[in-house]
Amino acid sequence: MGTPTHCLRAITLRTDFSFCHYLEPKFPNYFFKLNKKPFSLSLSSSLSSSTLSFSMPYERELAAAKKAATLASRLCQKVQRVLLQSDVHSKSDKSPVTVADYGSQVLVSFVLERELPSVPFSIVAEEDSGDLRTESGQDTLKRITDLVNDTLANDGSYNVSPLTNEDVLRAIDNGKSDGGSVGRHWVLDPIDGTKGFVRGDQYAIALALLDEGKVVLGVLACPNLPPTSIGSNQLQSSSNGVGSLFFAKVGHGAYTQALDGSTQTRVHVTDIENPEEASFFESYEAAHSLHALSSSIAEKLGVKAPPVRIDSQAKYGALSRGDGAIYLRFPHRGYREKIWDHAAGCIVVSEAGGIVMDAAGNPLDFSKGKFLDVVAGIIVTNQKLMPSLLKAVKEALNEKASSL
Ligand SMILES: Nc1ncnc2c1ncn2[C@@H]1O[C@H](COP(=O)(O)O)[C@@H](O)[C@H]1OP(=O)(O)O
Ligand SMILES: [Mg+2]
Ligand SMILES: [Mg+2]
Ligand SMILES: [Mg+2]
Repeated sequence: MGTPTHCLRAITLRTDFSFCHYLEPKFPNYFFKLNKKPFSLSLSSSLSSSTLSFSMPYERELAAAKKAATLASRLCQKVQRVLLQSDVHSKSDKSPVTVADYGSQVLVSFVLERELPSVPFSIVAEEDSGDLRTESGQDTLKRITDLVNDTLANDGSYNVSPLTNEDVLRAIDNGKSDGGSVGRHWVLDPIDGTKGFVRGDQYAIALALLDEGKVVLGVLACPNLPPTSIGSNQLQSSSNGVGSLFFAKVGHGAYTQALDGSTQTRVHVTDIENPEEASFFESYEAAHSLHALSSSIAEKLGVKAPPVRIDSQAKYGALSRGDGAIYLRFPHRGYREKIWDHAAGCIVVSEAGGIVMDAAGNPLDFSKGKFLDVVAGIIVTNQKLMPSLLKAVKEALNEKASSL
């Protein structure tokens, strides 16, 4: 509920109340600016009660997203524990995708729909149900359905009858939205870093919300990232299996807590100014990012420490709490970045005081559909290091171009 200032403002707003009532079925939430911070005004569904209630924007959405990502990580942790080579299922693009990818997408879609029933629902997600609708996909589909039902039963928060195969296919296909600059769209990578997942290393469940093309909240569940700093060069999977959850809401900072639900703490990117003291993250997979280009940039900057190679958006999470200072990602020619690979990580790092840009210094634009068109690559660091990082990137790219 609101503070006295909120209440005063509420009285002022009552003059417009009949107008709001008129609009209510179409627009259940209204957004205003109070002391320069946006807040939402929710109207009760009963027109006769004339009740106004206040909530900080995106609070319910953030709670739902945390719940969804946490439940999905339980499913992924279970699969990773018993992962056999036979769980890897070949998609037409030949990238490995597991029962856990689909299961995670189903759970996130299920939880968001249940937790936020009254709002229009749109998700831009990585997986689709095509392969699972074929004859040869039926075994996999049954395993996904069983896995999702097991996870829901163990959690016990939802008193629903077990999902059918059809429910599962429908939940996966909720993710078919195109996103864009109008309205709200969830953005989901059900397992980011599939290769790390299959190897038993780092991966993330990455969920963000776009509102009018801007990322307004993000949650990164990193089941194998220890809740304490990994420091440079000492990356190990979480030994106790707890993992880390990172989350951020626009204008409200970034936070972390252990995936088992311990107290949350605010995170900040490192305040290192001297590049010699900086360490940098990059993809574990050389096929995902040009390691030689990153090395050349690091050398120009004077970075002394060798790169810390981690799969997935766990890199954004680790950077947001100061485990490293720079993240460099330069995909091979022809690869187009997708919004689900960066939306959650981008808001977590930005709210922790960092900056995420493309190699030309442009902010990332998530409003153009599922693709993220960037110049050359993505660079992430703190405010102080960004100017020298951009300069080093520019020089390294010029050298690379002239050597071709
Ligand atoms: N050829 C590729 N180049 C760059 N990134 C890729 C490529 N293929 C898949 N990816 C995606 O890039 C991310 C991997 O980043 P990282 O190297 O940092 O782990 C993942 O989201 C992965 O998708 P997926 O979500 O299917 O794992
Ligand atoms: Mg991904
Ligand atoms: Mg993925
Ligand atoms: Mg994939």
